[in-house]
Amino acid sequence: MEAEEHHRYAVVIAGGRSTRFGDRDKAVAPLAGTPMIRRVADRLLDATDRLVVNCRPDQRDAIANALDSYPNPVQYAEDEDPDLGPMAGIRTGLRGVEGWGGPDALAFVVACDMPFVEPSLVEYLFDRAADHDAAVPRLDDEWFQTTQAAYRAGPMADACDDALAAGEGKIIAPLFELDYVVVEDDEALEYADESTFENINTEEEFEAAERRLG
Ligand SMILES: Nc1nc2c(ncn2[C@@H]2O[C@H](COP(=O)(O)OP(=O)(O)OP(=O)(O)O)[C@@H](O)[C@H]2O)c(=O)[nH]1
Repeated sequence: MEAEEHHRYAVVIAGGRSTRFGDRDKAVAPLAGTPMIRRVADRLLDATDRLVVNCRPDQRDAIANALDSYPNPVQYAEDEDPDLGPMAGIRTGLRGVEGWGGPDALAFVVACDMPFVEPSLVEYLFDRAADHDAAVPRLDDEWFQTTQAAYRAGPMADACDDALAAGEGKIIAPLFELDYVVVEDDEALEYADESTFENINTEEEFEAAERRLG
């Protein structure tokens, strides 16, 4: 196996329009003084060693500014076709990983609006994904947390392409083509508290998170 494959990649997906948030891009909104995407990236600093950011071309300068001097190497995987949803963002981010580290590279994917993502859970999901294509938390026996999960870059990107080509909107659809491990919430919560899965959609949620951080 090539040494490249031993890198632990992070993918932060940020190509959404933040419509519930209001006029600004939540990815770069300063959360208690630090852009939200930078908070997410900083949480990943020790558990990963390379970062791929998925966003639209028009977001890139502001995001690059937010990630200025990030200690790990950063690459951008821009959406050619914007607004295809989070699954397309995962696909495009993982193609970026594939281009950097090959199809077998493992990546932890997280949404840009999850500022409390827990590094211990990141490490655990990498471990669980080791001999598989993916390790995905499932909450309440029902909800797959596909935007906080570990994936093998090539197989998951291919599965997302297939699902998108089939017009499959459900973000879990690609999983069913893969050898994936489910991490139930009681198992995940041995490594993290529930805030790891919290995502910030509205100004109210943002302000509540600021109060907790402040
Ligand atoms: N690349 C890409 N990423 C997306 C897209 N839609 C959502 N995302 C990302 O997926 C994650 C979860 O999406 P949401 O919480 O719905 O974020 P959002 O779409 O910006 O917000 P709303 O417009 O309020 O739904 C976030 O990290 C978004 O940036 C998209 O069309 N393309």
